[in-house]
Amino acid sequence: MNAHELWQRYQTYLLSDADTGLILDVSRMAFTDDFLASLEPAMQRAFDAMERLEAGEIANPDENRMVGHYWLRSPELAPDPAIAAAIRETVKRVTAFAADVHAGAVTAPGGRPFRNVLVIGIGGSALGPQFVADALGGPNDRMRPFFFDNTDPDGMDRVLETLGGDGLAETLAIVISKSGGTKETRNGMLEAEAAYRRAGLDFSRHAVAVTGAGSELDRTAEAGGWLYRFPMWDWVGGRTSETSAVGLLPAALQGIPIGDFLDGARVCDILTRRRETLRNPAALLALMWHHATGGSGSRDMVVLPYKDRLLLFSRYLQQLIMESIGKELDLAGAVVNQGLTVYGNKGSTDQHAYVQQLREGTNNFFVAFIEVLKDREGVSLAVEPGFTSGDYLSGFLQGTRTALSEKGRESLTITIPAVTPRTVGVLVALFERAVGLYASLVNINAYHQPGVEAGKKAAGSVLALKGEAIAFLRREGAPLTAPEIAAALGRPEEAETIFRSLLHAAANPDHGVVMTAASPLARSRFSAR
Ligand SMILES: O=P(O)(O)OC[C@H]1O[C@](O)(CO)[C@@H](O)[C@@H]1O
Repeated sequence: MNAHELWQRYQTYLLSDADTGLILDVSRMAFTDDFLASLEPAMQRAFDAMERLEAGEIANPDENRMVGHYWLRSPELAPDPAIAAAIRETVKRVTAFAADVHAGAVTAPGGRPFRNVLVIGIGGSALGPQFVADALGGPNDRMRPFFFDNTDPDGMDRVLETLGGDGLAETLAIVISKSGGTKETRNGMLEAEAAYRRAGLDFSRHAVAVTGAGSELDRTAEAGGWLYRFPMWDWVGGRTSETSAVGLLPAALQGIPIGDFLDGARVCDILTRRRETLRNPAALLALMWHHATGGSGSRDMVVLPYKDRLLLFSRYLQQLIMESIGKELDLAGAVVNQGLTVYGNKGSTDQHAYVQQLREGTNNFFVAFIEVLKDREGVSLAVEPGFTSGDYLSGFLQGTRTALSEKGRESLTITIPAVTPRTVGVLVALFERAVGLYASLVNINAYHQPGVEAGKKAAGSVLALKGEAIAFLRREGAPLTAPEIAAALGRPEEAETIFRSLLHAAANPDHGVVMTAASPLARSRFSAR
């Protein structure tokens, strides 16, 4: 296509919406009108399914659950008045609690104000809060946010060192887990508890839980007399929980106006309920994913926000999309191995990294550019006559879009006016809806995650075997190889697991395991004190 044709195509498909401030450009995706027409019946069925989901149908059949994240910003749509009341009540409690903390009505023992908030969670119980904290935070935050989002001891030490013992005295810890039984989060909680103890502090007087009623975490918080408990409901998925207490509580404590955030999500929901496909940005996104990947995940989506504040958006989207779309079976039980791989960082930084491959290497992707029109508060420096740094950022986005297009590499561009609580809410809701519609197009359940369980179960067996091997070594005394230990435990097939586990144990002082290295390494001997 020549420049004139591209300009025509740009205008034909450009979707802009004044309420949300969203502009979506799909002109650089090489779909045809026939493609849109061919998927229109399926898209209409997806809208039907979405309406049933919002009306409270069991849209997550494997787990026999409703899927209610859209109610979180429009409680009046909830199918049950009790649910609507619980949502409203929770927003009120979150707002009141944050206000009390800010006003010093809720303090640490001794009346010390809470100045920091340590969020302990993983996956959907961390990625949204981290994204929002980074996108909307700054030096004027009411409280400084910190995260334990892993069971990495050094990662937690780094956060604790940054906080310091005295900082911990002014730190509110929020433990977030929908299930209340996630091991990484449990470990983070125990590590935090121990750190508070070392600093002479009582964790329970600093701790708040966000979790399902009656969960292990809920019981721990109740028994421990923690400061506060906020609910998570089984009809909200972890990765779609950003507009529940999971996302709202950390944001409110940080000083982010959660009303604006919720409002952004709400107006985007209104927009993405439109049944006219070309006027619905979530439907268009879902169609573009289908077009680019043949409806089978054959290409990756590279998310490139040209804005530092949106750096974590790609990480957040990675879970939202890949945990939702990456499924072995479709709704009819057929093996489909669906997926949509998501990665990305930020532009123009990535232009100096992997964009080289995007332009000239394997054409196995499409790009989702995220553009922010507002450069900064106030006027910018002219870095050269007539041009600012922001002009460059904008120019690099356009340049990369053109350079990719010239080489037949597809892209779409989502534009927002500025990074604000409202537009961040818009972005979250936009992709939540796109995921739901796309899942319908490819006939999968977007709301369960059976694959994750396999790794968790396997990790449990690995730890049990490690414990057995170390106990055996302590009884045995003599240094043994992994196959010898495996044979002695009656598990000859587990030599590799035992070797790898003892290699780790020997690298740390915790278990008294000593390794006498051999060559080849796998013949090394282990003993334990
Ligand atoms: O909030 P929870 O129950 O601790 O779960 C954390 C995360 O773990 C997962 O279940 C995956 O293991 C995600 O879906 C979820 O967001």
